[in-house]
Amino acid sequence: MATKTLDDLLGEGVPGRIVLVRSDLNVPLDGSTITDDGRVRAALPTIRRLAEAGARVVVTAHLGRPKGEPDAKYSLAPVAARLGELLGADVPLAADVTGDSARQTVAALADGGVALLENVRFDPRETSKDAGERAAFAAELAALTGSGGAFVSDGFGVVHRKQASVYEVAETLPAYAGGLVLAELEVLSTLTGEPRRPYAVVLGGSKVSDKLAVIEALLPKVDNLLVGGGMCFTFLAAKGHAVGNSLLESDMIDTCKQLLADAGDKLVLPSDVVVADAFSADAATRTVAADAIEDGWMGLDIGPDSVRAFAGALEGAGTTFWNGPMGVFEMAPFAEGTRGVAQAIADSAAFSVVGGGDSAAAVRLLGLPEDGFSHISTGGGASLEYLEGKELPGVAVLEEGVR
Ligand SMILES: Nc1ncnc2c1ncn2[C@@H]1O[C@H](COP(=O)(O)OP(=O)(O)O)[C@@H](O)[C@H]1O
Ligand SMILES: O=C(OP(=O)(O)O)[C@H](O)COP(=O)(O)O
Repeated sequence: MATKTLDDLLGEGVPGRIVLVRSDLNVPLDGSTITDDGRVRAALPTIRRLAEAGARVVVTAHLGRPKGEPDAKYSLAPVAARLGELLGADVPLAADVTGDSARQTVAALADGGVALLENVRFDPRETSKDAGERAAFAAELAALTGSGGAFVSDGFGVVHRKQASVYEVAETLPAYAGGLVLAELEVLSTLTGEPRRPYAVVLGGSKVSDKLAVIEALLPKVDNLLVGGGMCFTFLAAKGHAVGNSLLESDMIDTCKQLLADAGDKLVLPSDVVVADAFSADAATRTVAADAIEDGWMGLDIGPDSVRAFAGALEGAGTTFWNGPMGVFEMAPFAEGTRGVAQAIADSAAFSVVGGGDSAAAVRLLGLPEDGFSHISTGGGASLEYLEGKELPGVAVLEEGVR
């Protein structure tokens, strides 16, 4: 089924029209400082093309996982400022999502102007499990565009989320796929056909329950699955090891036991880990065997033996997909696992894709060569679900005939 694209919308003509763009601007922050603006940069081409064509561009996005109410910690203010710097024009930030401030901000836009709505997850209806609530919120978002409005879905990192600003809004307004979503899907599609073998997948990060669910579907497709980061401790617990204060999803232990049994040698866990007595850059640290984590200690990185083993598997890979840092790379004592694994991927001749906000940020923040990777994707969970063969709701809803 055909999907209308940004080019189609530009062909129809946009001057004076209000176009709602869903971007993924979920950037890593240190206080109010953006530590990596990769997602803002990736969102620019679509926003710029619309603005240059004379549209009034209203960008909607989330930041982090606030609890469905305004929370200054998750304000998009730093993102509006950065977007303005990169565009070379002021980007006003509405103080709410669909309220008076949003309406006034949109009304004040001139042709070619760009505005940002406040964090869309400040409204509980964005992520509600109730489709009716999401539809009501999407209708409010759509109403901001008046007559002649359109929606461009460009937030690849969120197309796996059935959320109001991604899904229901595309059912409400004439909807178009943005350039970033199309480009990401094109690269990822090369991994789903006949990937060059061996095909290695490296998983880490902290969104453990989300990503454990993906492993079952990925196992039959890959030759090696290397698991580090916050993910590995539920597996270590499933093997009967103590994990101290490490990240643990206790209700997934049985799932992990089953996965270990099914996976055999394919699934590789770290043999050693860097543990700390606190979640802090100046905590006391030790490197211990993965089956010897003591009470009161938490695993915050994979150890050097594990890096060597993972690197060995990655060296000869034909295709590599990596999502999720191997440790808390934002703190120097826990960055070496991520650095070592990323370097091994960059050094190998494999077709390599790294996906995820933090994984892509890690590549840049740790100073690794970006050209060592065939593709750096803005979406981690979205890429994984695509590779798993799952339908991405935010993409499916754009297909004509679905609406
Ligand atoms: N052992 C660990 N314990 C706690 N957090 C971890 C651990 N390893 C990695 N992390 C954290 O995981 C976060 C990234 O996870 P995630 O969002 O799943 O990755 P991505 O954004 O690349 O998809 C990073 O902020 C990193 O500090
Ligand atoms: O950071 C994101 O995903 P990722 O960590 O899987 O790359 C996206 O912005 C989606 O965020 P969410 O996982 O809170 O829905």
